[in-house]
Amino acid sequence: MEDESASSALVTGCAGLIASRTADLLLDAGVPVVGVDNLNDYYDVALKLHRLDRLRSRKGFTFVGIDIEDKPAVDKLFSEHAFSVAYNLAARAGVRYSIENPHVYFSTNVVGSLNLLEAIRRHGTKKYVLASTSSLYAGQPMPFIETLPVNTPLSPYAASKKASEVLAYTYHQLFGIDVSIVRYFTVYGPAGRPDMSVFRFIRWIDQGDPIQVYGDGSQARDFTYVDDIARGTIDASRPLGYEIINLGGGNNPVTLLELIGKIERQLDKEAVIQHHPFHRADMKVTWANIDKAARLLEWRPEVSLDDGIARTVRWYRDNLPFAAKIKV
Ligand SMILES: Cc1cn([C@H]2C[C@H](O)[C@@H](COP(=O)(O)OP(=O)(O)O[C@H]3O[C@H](CO)[C@@H](O)[C@H](O)[C@H]3O)O2)c(=O)[nH]c1=O
Repeated sequence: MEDESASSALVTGCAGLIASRTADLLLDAGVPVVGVDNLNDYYDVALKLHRLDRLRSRKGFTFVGIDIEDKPAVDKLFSEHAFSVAYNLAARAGVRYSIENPHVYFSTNVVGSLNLLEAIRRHGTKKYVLASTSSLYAGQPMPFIETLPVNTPLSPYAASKKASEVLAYTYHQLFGIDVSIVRYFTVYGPAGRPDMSVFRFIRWIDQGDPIQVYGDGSQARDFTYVDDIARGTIDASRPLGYEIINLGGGNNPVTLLELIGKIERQLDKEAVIQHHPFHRADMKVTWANIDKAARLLEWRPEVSLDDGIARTVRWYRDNLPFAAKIKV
């Protein structure tokens, strides 16, 4: 049945933060999207369904509820649709949880990616876009540039992403698949991940609960707004050969304490902070060099952290009481 969807895009992890926005922007551009998600319960499924319900109401969107770890299901998916591009944004993505349960990171991020690459080569899909992470740059000098060696990951999560990157390289070399790997830098935004700092801090400050901070709060991130990331991910679907491209804020990194201050101002409430030991899988600072994204994709982030936090807080408020009930 490789006909009607010859120009459709596959987006894995479509109920996730980044993939759901990527699917949205593709649909806005008139590209039919086949979205795949296994709706696992790593974090509150209600939030995934919230994102998915919105997508399912859109023309041109087809949902397929499978797991990329399920090879027969992936094969069936590719025999029923012809994709012009496969965006592999499905992942186990929590840095700290990967120490507790490392196996699922390798089964999803590596074996799942392998299943996709095999299907891609057998069905002649031209383009593969893989989501990767700034967590790979642990121990490297900043700002992080794509040419740095990334052989010292601090978490099983980062190690699994390195494995999925090099696997994509192998498939590019062996089978000529055109690959773009986008390394994201701490992505936040409306309906963001409840295992991450921005969602949790908004929630805790709004409810007057103490914020749980690992370390002294001086660690810093090059936070990037989800719409910028989704746009850059789609920009990266052009033919490039094999390229790794940072998508990050590209500005001076912002400390957690500064982030907390921004959220306090938006909510007009004061945070109560409880400190815990710094987590050993965490990086102290991330900061992207984004020259390559500008050069190859003409991409630059457009949403400042202040604006992005304002939009995220607005989403939180507009979606109460639902947003207050999401498990964090
Ligand atoms: C959730 C949480 C986090 N933190 C700290 C831990 C980190 O030092 C810092 C930022 O944490 P997060 O917002 O979870 O983001 P980070 O660990 O950088 O990881 C994110 O960014 C990575 C890089 O893009 C992604 O690959 C990961 O999937 C994503 O989870 O905040 C706290 O102090 N308290 C918290 O409750």
